[in-house]
Amino acid sequence: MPEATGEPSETSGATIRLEGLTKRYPGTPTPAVENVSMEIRAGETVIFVGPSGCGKSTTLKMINRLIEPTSGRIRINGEDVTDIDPVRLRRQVGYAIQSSGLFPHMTVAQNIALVPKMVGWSKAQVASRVEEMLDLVGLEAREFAGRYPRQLSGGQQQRVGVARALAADPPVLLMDEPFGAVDPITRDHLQDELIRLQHELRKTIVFVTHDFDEAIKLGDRIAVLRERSHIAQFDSPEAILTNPADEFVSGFVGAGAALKRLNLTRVRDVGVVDFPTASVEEPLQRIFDLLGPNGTNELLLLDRHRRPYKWLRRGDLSRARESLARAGSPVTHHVSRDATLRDALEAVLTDSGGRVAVTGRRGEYTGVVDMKTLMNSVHELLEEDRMEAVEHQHDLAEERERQAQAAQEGLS
Ligand SMILES: Nc1ncnc2c1ncn2[C@@H]1O[C@H](COP(=O)(O)OP(=O)(O)OP(=O)(O)O)[C@@H](O)[C@H]1O
Repeated sequence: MPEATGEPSETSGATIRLEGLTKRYPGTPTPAVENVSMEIRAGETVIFVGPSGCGKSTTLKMINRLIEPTSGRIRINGEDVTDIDPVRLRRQVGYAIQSSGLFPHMTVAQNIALVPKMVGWSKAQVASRVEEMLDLVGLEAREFAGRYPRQLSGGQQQRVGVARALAADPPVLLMDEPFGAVDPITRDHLQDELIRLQHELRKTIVFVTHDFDEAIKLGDRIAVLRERSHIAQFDSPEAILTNPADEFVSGFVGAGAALKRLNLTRVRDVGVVDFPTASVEEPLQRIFDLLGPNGTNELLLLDRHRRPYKWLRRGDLSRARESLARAGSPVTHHVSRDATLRDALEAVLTDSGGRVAVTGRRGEYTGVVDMKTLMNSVHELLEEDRMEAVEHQHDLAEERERQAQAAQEGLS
């Protein structure tokens, strides 16, 4: 998951090692997954991407043994879990899937309480955990705890699915296309939420998707898989975008790598600048003064909760007279500090003033991002990537040369 500024919490995740994992389904001529080995570090988010049918889900489900491997081993924090009781294993490994997988005849609270109850938490512990989890995924407990899944929107169901997967505080979270079934806007929102959550929780997350943009947005590292889960490249999103290992990977990256790069940087990582503001609660006269000849040309009017409300220009005041009701232009777009630069660029391009307000967790104003800042950041990013790619190539060439020389010395 992309690094955030501020203090990231310590990892509560576990390392996962897959050693020569193979799955051969009965009655099929070729294995669905063949000899996959990889190490996933504690606290990192690894995304499996690849074409349909390449074995992503099968590989994921072998980690919690929903599917039993035909051969190979799985180690979690060094412990070989290939032969332990699968039920015990699944308590250590949260699992969230597409269309949430909630039990329809259970309420939201009962769904979330399932694993904590199973592992023997007390009633009081379970109840407070359910509230905590709902709060974590941004749902009001009083409103949602007693509802049934059918009484929730797709996005809300997905959130409950994530809350349920995290309820017993497992070090590992497996997610199989968890946002595949929701509309693009909700999906975007859920992705942002997951990034925020992961910044707090630092679990080890393995996430399957066939959407490369989603992989770039969420992954610390991406494993691009080809048929039978053979690893085509396993690297950071930046490295895959700027230095795809082969034609298969570049085909997967697709067109517009520079634009995709924008998905890798968040608003909080670029310069969010201050903008003159005033509150609707301030006396009208003070706002007039602020926009007066000795003041600023434009300010952002905030509502009672300090949320962006209107852009007010000096010229707008002639229409204001006794009230600001008809003056200025309402803020139609804002982005959170966790939004990607791509989202910010989209918002800035749609705004006639060429800037967008940035908001905190409760929608409160924290600053603005403008076109100039964005453009500078993008140029810098691409330049850095290019330099890194050149250095990487250089290192590879040197290594090859060293190897060739060593081979020759061995011969002579
Ligand atoms: N229960 C099963 N029995 C037989 N073959 C299966 C079974 N489940 C999956 N397969 C086959 O194994 C291969 C890998 O399937 P898997 O679901 O892991 O792929 P995937 O990469 O997750 O695909 P998608 O992106 O379409 O979900 C496919 O060829 C699939 O047809």
